[in-house]
Amino acid sequence: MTAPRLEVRSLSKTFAGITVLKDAYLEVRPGEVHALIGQNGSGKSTLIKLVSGVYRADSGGEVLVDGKRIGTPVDPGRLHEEGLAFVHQDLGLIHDLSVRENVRVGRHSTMPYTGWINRRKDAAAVRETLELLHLSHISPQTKVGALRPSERVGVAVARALQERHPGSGVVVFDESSRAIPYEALDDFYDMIRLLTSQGTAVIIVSHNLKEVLQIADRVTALRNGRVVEMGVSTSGLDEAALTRMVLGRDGELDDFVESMPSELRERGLELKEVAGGAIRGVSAAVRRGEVVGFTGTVDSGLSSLAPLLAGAITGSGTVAVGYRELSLERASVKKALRAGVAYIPQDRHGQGLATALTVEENVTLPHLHSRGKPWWTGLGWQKVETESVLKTFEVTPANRHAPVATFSGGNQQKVLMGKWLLGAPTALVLDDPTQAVDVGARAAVLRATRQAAVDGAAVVLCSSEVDDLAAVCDRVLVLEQGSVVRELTRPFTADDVFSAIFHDPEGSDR
Ligand SMILES: Nc1ncnc2c1ncn2[C@@H]1O[C@H](COP(=O)(O)OP(=O)(O)OP(=O)(O)O)[C@@H](O)[C@H]1O
Repeated sequence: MTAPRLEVRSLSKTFAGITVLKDAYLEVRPGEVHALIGQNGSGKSTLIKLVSGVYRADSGGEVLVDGKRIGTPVDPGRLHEEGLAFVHQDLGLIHDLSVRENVRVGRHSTMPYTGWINRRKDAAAVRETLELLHLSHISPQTKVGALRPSERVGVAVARALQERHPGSGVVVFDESSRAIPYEALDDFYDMIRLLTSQGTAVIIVSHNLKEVLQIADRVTALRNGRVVEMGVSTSGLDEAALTRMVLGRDGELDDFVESMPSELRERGLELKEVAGGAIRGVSAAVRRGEVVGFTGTVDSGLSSLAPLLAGAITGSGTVAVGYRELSLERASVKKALRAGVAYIPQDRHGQGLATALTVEENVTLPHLHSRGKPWWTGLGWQKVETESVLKTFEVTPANRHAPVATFSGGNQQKVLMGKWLLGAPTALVLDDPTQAVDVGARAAVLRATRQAAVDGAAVVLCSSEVDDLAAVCDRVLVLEQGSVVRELTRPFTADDVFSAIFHDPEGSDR
C-alpha cells in the first residue's frame, strides 16, 4: 500500500494555557480532494497553520509527506521542497504587478555575475507552470488586476506549484472559493480536478457544505479542537449528514420570514437615484420591519451598494433614513451612523473591528455615548450585553476580555454582528454577513437579521447567497450593470432567486 500523501499524527496546540487543538490526526491520499469541515473556532485553521509551519505544535506530534517525517515543528523553508503548497483566502496577489512577478516573487532566476533578475527565464518558468494548469492563454506579462477572478486563482496556484513534478505534493485551499464569484467557481473546480487527476492531493477548508459535496472525495470533521470523523467518503452523504458532522446535532435553515413576522411601517430607508462605484442608479424604498435583499453577479454592481448606503464611499443621489436625508456626494460612515444606519461591512478587519481590543470593547464602544453617562461609562450593561452577544451567536471562547485578534475568522464575524445589533438602528445594511460563518452560526446571523426587522429596523441585505436571501427577505431586487432589473416578492425559493440572478426563466438544475 502506498503511504498517504500527507499524514498528521497527534498534533496539539496550546495558546496561553488553553489547548485549542488536541491530538489531531489526518490522512490524505494522493489524487483525492479532502475537505476539512467544522464550526468556527473548531481548529481547522490551527491545524493548517501547524502543517504550514506558521505555528509550532506542542511537543509529541508528527507530520509526514509520502511517509517521510517533516516535523514538528515544520520548517517553513522546507515546505516547497516537500511539495506542500497553501493558497489562502485572499490569494496574496499584488494586482499592480504582472503574472510573472507575482508567481516568481522570492524565486527569481538571476543572471550570473550581475545577479540581475533574468526576466526571460522567469517568464519561461511561469509559462511552463501555467501550461500544467491548462492556463497557457494567460501571458506572464499581464497585470494580475486585469485577469478574471478564476484566472487569478490559477496564478496563486501556479505560484504555489512552480518547479514541481506534475502529480506530486499537496495543495491546501483555505476557504479560497470565497475569493471567487459564483460564475467562476466551475473553472476553479475544474482546476482542482485537473490537479487531482495528475495525482496531486488537494485539501479544501470550507463552510460551504454544498461545495464539499460537489468537489470532495472524503471529509474530516473537527469539533471543539478534536477530529471527530476522519476520512469519511462523501458518496452517500447529504447536506444534513455533513451538518450533523459539523454541529454534532441537526440544524436546518428555517424560513425566518414565516416564523418571525414583522409589522411594516413607513419612513425606513429610501434610496433616490443612488449612484456610485459600479451602481448606476437605484431607487427603492425599504420599510421599517422589512428585509429587502439585493443580489446579482460579480459585475452587477452589488459589491458597491452596501458601502454606498453606509457612507463608506461617496456617489450621487440621496438616501432618506427615517426623517433625515443624506446626500451621497458628501457621505461619510459617521454621518450615516448618526442618521441611524448600522453597517456590517464585508471587510471586518479593515472597517468592522478593532482587533487589538477585547470583545467587550468592540461590542460596546459605539454605544458608550447612548448607554453610558457623561461622567461614567457604566460597567454593568457592558458585561450583560457582551455576554448576550457571546451567547446568541455561540462565540467561542465565550470570554469577553479576550482580544478580538485571537478569535477565529467566523467568530470575529459574529462579534461584528452583535456590536451593531445592540444599537436598535433605524436601518441595518449588511454586506454578505454569513461569509466565513459555520452552518450553525449562519442560522444565528440570519435570525438576528430578521429580528432587527421585527424590532423595527429597515434592513438591506446585500448577498449572493441565494439560500440566505430566500430565508430572510420579504423582497429581493436583482441588479444588473448597476441597476435593478428584476424584483421577487414572496413566496420565492432559493432556486427562484438563482434563476432571477442568471436570468434563467426555466429554472436551473444547480
Ligand atoms: N493566536 C491565537 N491566540 C489565542 N487563541 C487562538 C489563536 N489563534 C487561534 N486561537 C483559538 O483557537 C481556536 C481555533 O481557531 P481556528 O482559527 O483554528 O478555528 P477555525 O476552525 O479555523 O474557525 P473559522 O472557521 O472561524 O476560521 C479558537 O478558539 C481561537 O480563538
